[in-house]
Amino acid sequence: MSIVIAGSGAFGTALAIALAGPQPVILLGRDAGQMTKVEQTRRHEARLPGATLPDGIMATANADCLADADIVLLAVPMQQLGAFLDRNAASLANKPCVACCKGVDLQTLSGPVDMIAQRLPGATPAILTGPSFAADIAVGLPTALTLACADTDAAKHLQEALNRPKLRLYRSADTTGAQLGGAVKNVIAIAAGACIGAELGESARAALVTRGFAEMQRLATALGAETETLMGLSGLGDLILTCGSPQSRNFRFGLSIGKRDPFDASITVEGAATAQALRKIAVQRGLDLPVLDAVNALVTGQTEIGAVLQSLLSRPLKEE
Ligand SMILES: NC(=O)C1=CN([C@@H]2O[C@H](COP(=O)(O)OP(=O)(O)OC[C@H]3O[C@@H](n4cnc5c(N)ncnc54)[C@H](OP(=O)(O)O)[C@@H]3O)[C@@H](O)[C@H]2O)C=CC1
Ligand SMILES: O=C(CO)COP(=O)(O)O
Repeated sequence: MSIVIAGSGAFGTALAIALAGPQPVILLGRDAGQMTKVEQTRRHEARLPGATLPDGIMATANADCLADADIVLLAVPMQQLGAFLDRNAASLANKPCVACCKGVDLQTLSGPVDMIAQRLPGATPAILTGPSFAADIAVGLPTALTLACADTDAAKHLQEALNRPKLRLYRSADTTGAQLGGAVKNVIAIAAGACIGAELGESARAALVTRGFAEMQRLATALGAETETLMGLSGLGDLILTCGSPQSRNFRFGLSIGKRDPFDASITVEGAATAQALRKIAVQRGLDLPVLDAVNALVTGQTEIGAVLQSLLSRPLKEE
């Protein structure tokens, strides 16, 4: 069984560390010099400082390895996924392709599973998602994730192939719910960070995250997801992790907005583009999503934190 992980960022590298063992794992990056360094030093200091890669991992920038893979994990950022799939369509055509990214594509308004299905009609699309900081996985801390795939047999096969003693996988057939939970929680994490950054307090954060979770459910069920998926690891579970920890880049981005501080644009913040994509979906579908809309307005510079607060607090009174 050959597993290739495409995308050698923090998450791809951490997954390689977790999965290597019973079978070899190939970590596919885009920068040949960097991959040679990772292969030789057994470390990836640029993306996952401090972690050591076991012998079972081969790091390469040669995408030919995709053709021989039994399972491909896609850990490239969401806004790069479409181009990656198109570039490697011939190699990926009939394979199980497991999205490991979180977000909604700004151009097509598709989540990662739908994007795989649209661009690779012969592939088996799946998603691995849930509360999991790369740094935790890399040092072997226990993690539980959702493995969602609409094909039940393929889902069972992937669950068995990718489960590890410290990486516990729960199976689901609801790919719509799993991909939307992971996408929306990043946007809510930006809101939570902004709330703390603006010194609005822990109580306000709890209210914002709870109302944001209601919006996650409203949006996802409108798009065909099952409510119980959103109550699980891929929705509520990841929301709790990401909105409560400064380890989250989305949360830290929100903090910087709340404090009116600059933020390093090279850091991967999936929630920024996804907030814009969700706004477009909300308009198309006529959905009322005030917290998600507020994050869109903040990340696109249409408004600032004080005005957002005023507008959220002055909404008409309604039932919970
Ligand atoms: N980090 C985490 O804790 C977790 C991350 N995720 C998800 O994993 C996905 C990847 O995030 P993460 O690994 O943290 O990101 P990082 O910021 O650590 O790394 C981004 C990676 O994407 C690569 N990349 C950027 N553009 C392209 C492209 N056009 N083609 C191919 N590769 C590209 C970069 O390559 P290079 O190194 O050469 O610049 C880099 O390896 C995101 O969707 C994120 O939400 C999910 C769970 C946990
Ligand atoms: O998705 C994550 C944890 O589950 C990582 O969150 P950040 O991308 O915000 O760091």
